[in-house]
Amino acid sequence: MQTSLFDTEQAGERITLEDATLDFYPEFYASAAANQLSDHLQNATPWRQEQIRIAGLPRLQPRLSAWYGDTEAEYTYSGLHLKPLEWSEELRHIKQAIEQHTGHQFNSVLLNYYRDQEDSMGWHSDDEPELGPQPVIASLSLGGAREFALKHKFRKELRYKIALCNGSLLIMSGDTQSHWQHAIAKEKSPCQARINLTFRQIIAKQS
Ligand SMILES: O=C(O)CCC(=O)C(=O)O
Ligand SMILES: [Fe+2]
Repeated sequence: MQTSLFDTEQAGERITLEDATLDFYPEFYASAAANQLSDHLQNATPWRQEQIRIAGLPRLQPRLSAWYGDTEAEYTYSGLHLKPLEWSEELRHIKQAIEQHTGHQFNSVLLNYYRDQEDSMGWHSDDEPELGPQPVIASLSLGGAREFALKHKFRKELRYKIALCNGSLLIMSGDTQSHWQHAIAKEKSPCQARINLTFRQIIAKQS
């Protein structure tokens, strides 16, 4: 079989947490491929710093983002209504590789660009109604590693942290979104820029 820079590595581990299903593939893309994808996405993406509302007040998100997907994959969160950009060839390739690997289909992806240690994402669950009751979310990380923190919504003692390194893939499924929240905190010391891609399946609204 022909091997290429973008061949994916299937070795991974199931992370056992109560009320969550997490599968982690630390080297889904080898570092050379991950670096290439990261450079490409950093330059080719029409990054935006979105304004959202928190407790009714307007705030700029502490990171840049972009939303891609099939035309029907519209997404609403934190008062933002996102219409998808058209898939680029590279994003389509990544999507296909993840679909083949997981056996799940995705019709959209949220890209987040953490420029430095000051960029972050607050506690949340990806539990919007358009994702359905037990969404499968595939999270690919490129560039500098950042810590991904999880906390149980109802049992304060249950917490978990995992470093999402360059080229790694984390699949969240089952009850993860209904029972846990996750976040990327600011870091105290400088860290490399990071791009995260969360592939999702939006269920189109019935009209
Ligand atoms: O950057 C990450 O690893 C987390 C992204 C995330 O939680 C999201 O896009 O909903
Ligand atoms: Fe999330």
